Amino acid sequence: MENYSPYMTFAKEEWAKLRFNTPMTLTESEIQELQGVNEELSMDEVSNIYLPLTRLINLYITGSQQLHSITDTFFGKNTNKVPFIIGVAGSVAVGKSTTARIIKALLSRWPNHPKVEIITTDGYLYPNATLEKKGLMNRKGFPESYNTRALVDCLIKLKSGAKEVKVPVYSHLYYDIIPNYYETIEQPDIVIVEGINVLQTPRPAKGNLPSVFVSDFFDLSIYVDASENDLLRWYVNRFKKLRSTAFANPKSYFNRYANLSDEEAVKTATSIWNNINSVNLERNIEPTKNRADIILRKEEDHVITTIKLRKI
Ligand SMILES: Nc1ncnc2c1ncn2[C@@H]1O[C@H](COP(=O)(O)OP(=O)(O)OP(=O)(O)O)[C@@H](O)[C@H]1O
Ligand SMILES: CC(C)(CO)[C@@H](O)C(=O)NCCC(=O)O
Repeated sequence: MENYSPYMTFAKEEWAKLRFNTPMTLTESEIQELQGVNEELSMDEVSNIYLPLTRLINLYITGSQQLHSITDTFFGKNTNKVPFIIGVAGSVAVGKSTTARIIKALLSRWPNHPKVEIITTDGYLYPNATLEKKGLMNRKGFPESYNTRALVDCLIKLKSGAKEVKVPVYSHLYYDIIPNYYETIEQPDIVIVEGINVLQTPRPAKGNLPSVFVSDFFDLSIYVDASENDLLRWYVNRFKKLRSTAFANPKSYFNRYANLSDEEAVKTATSIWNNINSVNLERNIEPTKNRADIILRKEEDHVITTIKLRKI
């Protein structure tokens, strides 16, 4: 019997052919900008995977802008310009922020939507003081550790064409929200909302069905996927690197880890992974994968090997 799936699946070689005649060359300064995003990022990966991906996203955005102008014609007046919103989901350490930054750099090149902003849902974690009170310090990243209402309010403002929206900021150095500090977003053309929780649908409290989800505001959603073996290896490698960078800063919450030996670092990172991030992945993140419009499957070295695209 034929197997039905809501997705079309492309191997990376087939996907690379979907560039067609879009200029796929990058200027020297664009290459430099992308290398600044992540020094390990391969430029072949950018040309073969991310350029076709952003070509597709650009077509979607053009379609949405045309729909907007049709609505203006219908009303006989100009309505507020609202941003196209893209959600990027996936496990801790899968590369969501890197993916968001690559997409931002590439989408900014198109003349019809040069202003792209990124919102990280880390900023909507409750401050440590609140998490401690609620007994959630070992549940950072779980649905209950976020102020999802505040995130939804931010998305409502953006989709209402607000002139400016203030976004709270999380510091990985302090492992906490920065008190009384906000970044201001002013009428962008595109917003990329990146975080492990962006495709989650909260469990309703009895008799009180939630009316809006974060993903209701997305025009497009992407899930970055990888096997847990790869994720754990990337998490441990990042942890080992952080010993000589962020952890070495005396102000770092994890300064006590700066002098761990390789063996101790692997043990500590693996234990954090197993006790927190792996449980969260299995219970709360992975189950949201099939809600995404696009699934990017990565294998070793962050190479994207398969692209799944939801049939319209
Ligand atoms: N496309 C890529 N090519 C090479 N290395 C990558 C790529 N994407 C991510 N990495 C590496 O993988 C690790 C995790 O990436 P990143 O910080 O982007 O993940 P994340 O999903 O945003 O993580 P978190 O949820 O913990 O904030 C980093 O060490 C990063 O350098
Ligand atoms: C901030 C989150 C939740 C998500 O980015 C994550 O990076 C995190 O801190 N998880 C908690 C366990 C850990 O320290 O890895």
